[in-house]
Amino acid sequence: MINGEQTMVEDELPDQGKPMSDESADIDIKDLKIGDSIGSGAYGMVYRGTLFNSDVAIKKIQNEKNEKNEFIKYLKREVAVLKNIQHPNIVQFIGVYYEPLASPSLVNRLLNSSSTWIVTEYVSGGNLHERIKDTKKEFPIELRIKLSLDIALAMAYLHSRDIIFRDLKSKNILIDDSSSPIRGKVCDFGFARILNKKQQGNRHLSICGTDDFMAPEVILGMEYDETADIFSFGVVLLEMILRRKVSKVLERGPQSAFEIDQDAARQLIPDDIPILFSDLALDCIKYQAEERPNFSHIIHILKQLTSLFPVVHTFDNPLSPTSSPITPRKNSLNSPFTKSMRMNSFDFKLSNIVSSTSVQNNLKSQNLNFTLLNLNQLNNQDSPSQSQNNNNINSNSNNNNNNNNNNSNNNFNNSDINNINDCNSNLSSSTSTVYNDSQQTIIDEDELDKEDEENRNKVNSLKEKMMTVMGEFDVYINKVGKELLLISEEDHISQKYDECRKVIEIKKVLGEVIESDMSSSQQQSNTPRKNSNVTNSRVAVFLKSMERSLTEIYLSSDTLKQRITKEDDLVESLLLARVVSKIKKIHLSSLDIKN
Ligand SMILES: Nc1ncnc2c1ncn2[C@@H]1O[C@H](COP(=O)(O)OP(=O)(O)OP(=O)(O)O)[C@@H](O)[C@H]1O
Repeated sequence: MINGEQTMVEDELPDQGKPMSDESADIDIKDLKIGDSIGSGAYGMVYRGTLFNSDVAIKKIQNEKNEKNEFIKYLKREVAVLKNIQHPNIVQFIGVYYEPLASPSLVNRLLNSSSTWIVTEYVSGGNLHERIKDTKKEFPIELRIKLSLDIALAMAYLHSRDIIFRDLKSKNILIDDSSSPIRGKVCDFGFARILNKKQQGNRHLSICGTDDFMAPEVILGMEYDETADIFSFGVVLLEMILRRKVSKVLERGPQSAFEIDQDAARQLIPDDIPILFSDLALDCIKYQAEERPNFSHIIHILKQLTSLFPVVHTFDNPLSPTSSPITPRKNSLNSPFTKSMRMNSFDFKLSNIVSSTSVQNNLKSQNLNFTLLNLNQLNNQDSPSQSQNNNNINSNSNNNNNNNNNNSNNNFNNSDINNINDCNSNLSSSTSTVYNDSQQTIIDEDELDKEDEENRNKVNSLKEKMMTVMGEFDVYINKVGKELLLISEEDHISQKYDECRKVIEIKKVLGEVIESDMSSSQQQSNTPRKNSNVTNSRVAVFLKSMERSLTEIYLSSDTLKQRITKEDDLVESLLLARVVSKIKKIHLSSLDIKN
């Protein structure tokens, strides 16, 4: 096994020895303030600081401590690459400053400086390595997938610009927790290399990077290309999956030509990791470079995974300047309109649910006939006979409201209904002003009157609907709430639904991948090279992993199998389960209030 962190041998640089261009030294030291140290690497210390009061990170590289050739190359690469790239998932370069020697004597400014400071944006939130190591802290799968996608996007960008990163490792991924959602950013371009596309075939490049993450062909000093980054990416994924240093649990050495044993790796993968994700990691660390997927394929898979496991609000930073505008406008939460909208949306959901016959049957079987009756009437409110019914029920519900005036639930309902009344009367008074003015003037305004009249009617009908539902709902809650507390199935149904959704999504992914691979192999049909094999084998690998996922999910539950063919029923059951759960919560909270 290879020891030591980083290895590097001579690597040709066409402009080696030339001084750095003036434009790269664009930081004026007067504007820069250096704060605490935040980390250290093989080439120097990293400090937090400010530039014009904005947070920055300053990487100070001590010239004297480094072998000149090696150091110049490292520094030139980092500055050259950083200056020319801009990507949301790559740490933004700001500038460079050369600290002068006390007694300068050399011509070359770089060698004449005691240290070189590379200034980049400051990324709060630490690096991925720390996050993986800190096993006391939760690291949700959604976030692991999101960060993987961020890294893949950065790497795809670099590869599209013919840059091989060559030192992809978890320490070089910074976590920006000030953005919403949290974002991964690649940093440290000291080993990055711009490929010369004019040269045919793979170049014999230098050995560099960090052993644990290095592709076998790099360790063995063979020819390599951007697929070496894909191997390192795979090790980063595996490290996120295992939450362990990969080399600690999967030793690899010269006896196996530095291959990572796929079977041994698979054994270590925890059960709660999505197979699609773990298979992606294992594909990336394939020994044969041409069998590894490319970043566009990796991004495709990770995007599907992010839609299955979206990053939820808990990871969002509400302080982030990029977070969604969730802050309500002043007083908006208390406005009668907001309240009526909230009530409307609840009403809408309930009436949607009961429009299905099978849910009605379910509800009936659980003595929920009451709500159905009224909600169906709401659904059919446009028919005259139904609206008559509504009126009858409305008067009943008013009675109920009156009867329950001391009830806390009722207070809530009545106050909300009052808000609608307020909103209605506001509307009425404003519209009546329009009406008074219109009497004296032009014919067009008759139409305005009509519109106002319609609006008033709409508000009135909404009010009636709300009163009907809320009044009866209150009675209902008191009557059957206790029975609902005994129902314990809803979580089970929701869980089954989620499983079913995953199967459907996976089927979709499978379809898309085959389609895209088929179309790309059609495009490549004139060039029957190893690529088409790669495509085919990629489809085969994907199919294999899909097959396994599907088999596992199908076998896991017979009920699920039946439900997949009856997806509609399942959705209805889920909606019912959610209604039951909601009603139980309302009932419980009303009990709390009473106590
Ligand atoms: N822009 C930045 N914002 C915040 N922290 C940073 C920034 N750049 C680097 N750091 C912190 O400083 C540490 C050291 O960074 P650096 O790039 O010098 O070294 P390294 O990648 O850890 O090691 P090596 O250079 O030996 O590969 C990083 O791991 C990170 O925690």
